[in-house]
Amino acid sequence: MANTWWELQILCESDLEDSIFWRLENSGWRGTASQRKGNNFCVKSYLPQFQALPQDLDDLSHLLRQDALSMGLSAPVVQWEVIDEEDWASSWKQHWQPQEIGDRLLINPAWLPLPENSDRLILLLDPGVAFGTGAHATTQLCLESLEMRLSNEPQSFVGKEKESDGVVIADIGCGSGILSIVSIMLGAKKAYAVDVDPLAVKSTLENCKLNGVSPEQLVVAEGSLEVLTKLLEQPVDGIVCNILAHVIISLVPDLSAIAKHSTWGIFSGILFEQSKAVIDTLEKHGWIVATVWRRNEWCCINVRRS
Ligand SMILES: C[S@@+](CC[C@H](N)C(=O)[O-])C[C@H]1O[C@@H](n2cnc3c(N)ncnc32)[C@H](O)[C@@H]1O
Repeated sequence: MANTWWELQILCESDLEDSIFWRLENSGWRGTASQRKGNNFCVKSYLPQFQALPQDLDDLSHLLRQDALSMGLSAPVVQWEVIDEEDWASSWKQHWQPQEIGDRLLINPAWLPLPENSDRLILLLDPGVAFGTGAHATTQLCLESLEMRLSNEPQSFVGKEKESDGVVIADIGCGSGILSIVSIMLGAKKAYAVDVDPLAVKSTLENCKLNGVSPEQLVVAEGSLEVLTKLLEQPVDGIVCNILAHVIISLVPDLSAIAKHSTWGIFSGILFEQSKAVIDTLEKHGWIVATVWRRNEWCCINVRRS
């Protein structure tokens, strides 16, 4: 674990927010959250100090300015400083508020009181350094898709082993575990989650405990599709995968190994301009595209096997 972190602060027009999230994710920044400041947004994000030199931050800042100018927006104001580990945890938490998603979900930061009189399913979340607060459009699109896919499942089986039928989910790139845990809350019988980042595995385990999800209900491991394939006893009913387009494209050929004729899939983290390449790859490998949902410049592709 790093002892000191870069704290990046970007003041931008709202239309630039998504492309900033995308750049930060591509460069390994964590805990990204944004807050409205008048007509603008303030995006904050964190990176262990040893992972970047000041020159790298200059380069990132330059790219963000170029993005803004190419979109006809004013250049963002980018600042950074080094902060201690203790300050890091409390710093970004100030910017993250409860959020309603779809028709049935409410994501509540674990350190805030529960809302009174909410009839929504409440997910308590402390993503730590992992991606997945529910604040990003790509996560929201997956959550809304899961709500649709699992709408016929009896719920909620959190903390209880579901006896017989009920769907089994694979979550590739689980981050904070948000999609797997919500799947269980929406009535899935079991979820298998993997992530190449060991901090994501840790965060998923912690969020399972926060929400009373048992290790039998959510199996999490460090790695990617090959690890998941070995963990599974049989093909899954649903696959969720919120990673970037080029990673999804590389995973698709091997997804058949964990799918059966009725399996559905939710693929997100895809910029709209990259959606055709992902759709072409999915179709080439036997998936039928049911819907493409778009939010800002991101899209989420819902597919089925037959
Ligand atoms: C955009 S985050 C999604 C987190 C969470 N599932 C959500 O929807 O908010 C993508 C995650 O995928 C992980 N990841 C990136 N490449 C991967 C790969 N090839 N296999 C598995 N996980 C990967 C990253 O470490 C990161 O935690």
